[in-house]
Amino acid sequence: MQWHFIDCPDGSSDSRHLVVQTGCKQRCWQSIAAAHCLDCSSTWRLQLSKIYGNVFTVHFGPRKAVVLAGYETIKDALLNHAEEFGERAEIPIFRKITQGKGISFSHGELWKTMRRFTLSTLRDFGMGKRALEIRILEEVNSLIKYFESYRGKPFDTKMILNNAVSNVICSILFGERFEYDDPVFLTLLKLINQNINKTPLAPQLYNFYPSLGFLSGASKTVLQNISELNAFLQKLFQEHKEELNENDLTGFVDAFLMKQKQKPHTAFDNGNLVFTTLDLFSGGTETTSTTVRWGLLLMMKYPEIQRKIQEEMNRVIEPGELPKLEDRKKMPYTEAVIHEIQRFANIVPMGVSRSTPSDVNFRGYVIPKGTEIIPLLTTALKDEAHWKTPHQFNPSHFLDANGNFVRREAFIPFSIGRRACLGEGLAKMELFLFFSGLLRKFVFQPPPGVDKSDLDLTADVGFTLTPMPHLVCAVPVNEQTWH
Ligand code: HEM
Repeated sequence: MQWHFIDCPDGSSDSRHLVVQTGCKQRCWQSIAAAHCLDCSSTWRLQLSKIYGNVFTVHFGPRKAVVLAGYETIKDALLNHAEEFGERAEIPIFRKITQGKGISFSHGELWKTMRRFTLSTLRDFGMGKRALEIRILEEVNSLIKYFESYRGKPFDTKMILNNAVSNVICSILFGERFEYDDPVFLTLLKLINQNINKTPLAPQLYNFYPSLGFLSGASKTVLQNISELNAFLQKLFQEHKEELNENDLTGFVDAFLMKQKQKPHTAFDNGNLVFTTLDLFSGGTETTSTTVRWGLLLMMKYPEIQRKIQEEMNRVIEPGELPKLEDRKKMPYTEAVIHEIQRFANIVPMGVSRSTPSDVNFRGYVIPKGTEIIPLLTTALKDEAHWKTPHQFNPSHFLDANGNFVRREAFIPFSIGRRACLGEGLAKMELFLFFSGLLRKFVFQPPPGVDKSDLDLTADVGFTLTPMPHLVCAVPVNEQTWH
């Protein structure tokens, strides 16, 4: 096996700044892929693509994966060759946990059935509709009350934002939200977090070293955790099963259970209900709440941008009201900032690995059936051919000369193609309503004694790229300024 090292162009000796290629330690590869070093994020790609082109192979121990770099290449593969790159990679630890059930790590016909059902049920329960907007706004209001309780004093937003976003999923699943101190809600979140974050090895390690989880004994803990969570969810579902009424299905769980009843012995079984539910929690919670957290951090860093959003809202939103989805078209600047937050924060830098269901001939390369494919979304979101200042936070990437919002092709944080994010519509609703709702009520400032220049925009690497731990001060916006 060939090991290839490229020094970080800034000459830093910090391991997070190292740019290392093929089969190195997990930390190094993550750093490359995650573009951990903001200054060098595109440089490494340039260096590697200069040597290997935009399609190259990396070796993770005995495992080979093909990397796709740059927007044009990713688009060519995931859209123009949608079927050929349309499977999810087979990751042994996830197979062991999910038994191939659910959406995110399932395959073939089962995946198709679960994805189709979930999308249509999410639509029935309001994805993109007013009913869901009302539920999200209810959550935004609870969050505002929570933020107000700090009276402008510094606090950490991580847990409460996570809880608020989880609660939106809960209300889609069960038809109602939980109070933040409800013991059922707290137990559910504890069990979910223990699976997502608290396993002895981080999930991305399983991704790259699939067998390592088993060797280290970590899989035992993961499997224990999952069976505890499984039992808890089954109990919650059971309560719904007993209340099932065909004409009054209150949420996703009811709709799924009704299918179980109407179509026994099909894919609509308990296992698929549990893992589809968990896919909605795990896909839909940390991603969205992390993006909002990046947003608040960036607003503290760039108060002039924050002020422009608040001025825009003052112009188009009635005094005392929160922004609604219908206001979006009147808020091009806010829209541009939210898009730029997603582009800049780049929270899923490597996408989620795909695989080839059959041999593929792509751009002159023969890629065998079953090869893991890594679409490096970071190389599209920071592609120098598509963005004026790829490494700077610059909302004008999404504005024309007249200040109108403009869509950009290379904006693909939800990925593209067959297995693109299923929750994109919901996530966009949530990002707009949470972010603009919070900015309508508060000015976000660094804690006393911390200058905006001290705020660290370096990402912490986990399943997603998250902001480093930090505190925020949510200072209530003076009502007088709205008149
Ligand atoms: C800012 C928020 C979000 C981001 C950046 C994000 C990003 C992604 C990405 C990059 C993928 C991989 C797609 C691929 O393989 O091409 C994905 C898949 C997925 N996402 Fe999201 N996501 C977000 C929010 C959500 C929400 C709110 C939900 C659920 C309600 C969700 C559910 C899923 C599911 C189920 C998949 C697997 C799809 C499949 O395999 O068919 N995501 N997401």
